[in-house]
Amino acid sequence: MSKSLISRRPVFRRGALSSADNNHQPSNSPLQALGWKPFFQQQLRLEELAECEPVKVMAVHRSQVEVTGDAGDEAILVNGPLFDDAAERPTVGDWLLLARQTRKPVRRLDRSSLFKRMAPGAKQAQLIAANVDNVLIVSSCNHDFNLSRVERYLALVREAGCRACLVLTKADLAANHDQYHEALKGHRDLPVVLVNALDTASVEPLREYCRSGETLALLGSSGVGKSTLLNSLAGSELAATSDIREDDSKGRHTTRHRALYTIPNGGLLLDSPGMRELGLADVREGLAATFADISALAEKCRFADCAHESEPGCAVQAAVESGELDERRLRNWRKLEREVARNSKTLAEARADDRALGQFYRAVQSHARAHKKRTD
Ligand SMILES: Nc1nc2c(ncn2[C@@H]2O[C@H](COP(=O)(O)OP(=O)(O)OP(=O)(O)O)[C@@H](O)[C@H]2O)c(=O)[nH]1
Ligand SMILES: [Zn+2]
Repeated sequence: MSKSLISRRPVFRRGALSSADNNHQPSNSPLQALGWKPFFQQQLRLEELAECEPVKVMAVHRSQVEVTGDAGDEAILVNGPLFDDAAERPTVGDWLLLARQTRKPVRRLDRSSLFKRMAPGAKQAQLIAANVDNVLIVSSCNHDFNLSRVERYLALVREAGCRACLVLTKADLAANHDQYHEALKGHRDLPVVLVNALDTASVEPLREYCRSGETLALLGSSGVGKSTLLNSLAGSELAATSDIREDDSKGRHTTRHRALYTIPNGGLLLDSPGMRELGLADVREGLAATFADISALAEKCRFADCAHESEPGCAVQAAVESGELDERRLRNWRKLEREVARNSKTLAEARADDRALGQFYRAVQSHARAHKKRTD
């Protein structure tokens, strides 16, 4: 398990905005710097405009969330019936509407994107982060470069609903860049940027992914250069961040990671442990989008339930034979499909268990009521 992007070389300040961000130009308001966009504004009803204000969730704890908004930082309780359903609970990056007077959450706004994760052995998908705009999928130009891994990340990013860019680091150490472009030619809609992450000028093309008001996340294996990349993007204006130390119920100090940071002169960076442990929880659509070429071929197979193994009239196998489709890509698609099917099954079982338990409780309650009536 890799550590935080930030822990080793602490350069980022957390969400609280510097005074430089806090000027009065409407295009650079504190809320906009936090990612407030027309998509969220449009969700506000007229009466809410007068009585509520939006705040952004910067960190999530058991029954509280840390939020930032026009009124600054505050901690909000989120344990009411509004948030009983686990899927409704706010996650990092969410926008909540607070009642101005009581400071109580009124509702959560719809998300522009959502990362969730199927933890090993868990029955329910865990929410990782919402409203991330851009994801840099980071790989290096060496043995770490692995197209199947890139496709796995792509499926996750597309399912979440974010914009992706593939960053190939250590370009300065690679003799031949053509092989990477060649390997990626099937992914025409994926921007690819080769960089020397140590060189500020070289990472300049990535700025468009971390402008003020945009939230950025990075995915990639350990050692590919994610921290180096961020340091170069942050430039010289580095400020130290620290983990939060807080007293738990037993009066001990515990250390927690914050999840959203401000990139100096840029947008927000999401760095949560969950992002580094992403699995394929229910990513059917993301997978279909990433392998749209195979889905299109499959529609041309003679049999609707073709497994693309050795069936006659299989357009997928025909494409492999003609060289149109890379066999590795087909193998990876199969593997990811199986993984998704397994995860979806676990989710479906968990939902069925919940339903059965609910039925059991209701039966017990009605039995108890009937019994009480008899004895009254
Ligand atoms: N020459 C060269 N070295 C690089 C480049 N990017 C990263 N490095 C080096 O590679 C090593 C690992 O980089 P990190 O930025 O720590 O990698 P990381 O992805 O953050 O790793 P984790 O924190 O383990 O997830 C460091 O020694 C960097 O200096 C690059 O583009 N060119
Ligand atoms: Zn087929």
